[in-house]
Amino acid sequence: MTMTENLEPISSNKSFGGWHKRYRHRSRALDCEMEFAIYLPPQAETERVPLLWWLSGLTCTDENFMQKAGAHRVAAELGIAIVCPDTSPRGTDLPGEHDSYDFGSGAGFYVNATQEPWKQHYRMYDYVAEELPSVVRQHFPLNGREAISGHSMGGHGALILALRRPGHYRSVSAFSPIVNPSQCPWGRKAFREYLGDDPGAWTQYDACELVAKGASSQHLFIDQGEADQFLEEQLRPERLEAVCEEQDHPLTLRRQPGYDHSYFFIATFIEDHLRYHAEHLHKQ
Ligand SMILES: N[C@@H](CCC(=O)N[C@@H](CSC=O)C(=O)NCC(=O)O)C(=O)O
Repeated sequence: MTMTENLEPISSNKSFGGWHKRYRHRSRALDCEMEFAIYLPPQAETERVPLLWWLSGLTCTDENFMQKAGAHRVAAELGIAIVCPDTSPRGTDLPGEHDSYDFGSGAGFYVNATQEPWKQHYRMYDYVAEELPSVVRQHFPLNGREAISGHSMGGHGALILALRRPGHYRSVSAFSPIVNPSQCPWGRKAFREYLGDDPGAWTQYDACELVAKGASSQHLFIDQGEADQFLEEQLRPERLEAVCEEQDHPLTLRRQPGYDHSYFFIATFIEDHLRYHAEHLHKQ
């Protein structure tokens, strides 16, 4: 039996003929109250529309992308809904949870934690793969076709979800993703705390490792700014490029001169990503 989930409306704003709406709900996967945002294009008034998942990066909520990326105009033209989940459980106040920008609140890393005290709440993989999709399917006019994208930690989330769920998303793209979290400071810090000391448990959440294992043949479309302040220490797209070449895995990696890690970069190229996803989402 499927239970209908209750959604508490937070806000609603008309945007480019469609609607940007925010909701609160009780998450069973995360055992806390969560907020999320959806953009419904004008076409959703009369028909079921396809859905793009957007996963945000460290320190973000559901609001950063919706307010800064400038995605609504093109999503309205293309008839695509966009859902932005939050980036971690909220309101839990676990010890140390709010002490740093790259771990705990705002930094769920899209994994299911196995370690205390995180494992009761930090199950963002299940939340984004299963629970929130079931909630939005119940409440909004969606046609079942889905794509996924994200930025930085959210780019990592988009890549691992697509690689682990072959055939589920019609397309995947990412901006400045953390492609090899097991081997960079952000990822190692988070994975050690959430998943324990054994790096063997980390590989299921690492895009480079998943491609190396031949997890899926999904084409990966990535934009990376060459002036990104996190490029050398955290992001290292050349590692994904190398493993994709070894495995003959389809990858389009665009290096964009002069662009940094910010939402100015995302806003510049989001139209390309939306049109790429629309091609796959509208294909018969
Ligand atoms: N120290 C900075 C780092 C935070 C930051 O740059 N966050 C990015 C994502 S980084 C990888 O996941 C971001 O999207 N920030 C939100 C925004 O609206 O720009 C800090 O604490 O600011």
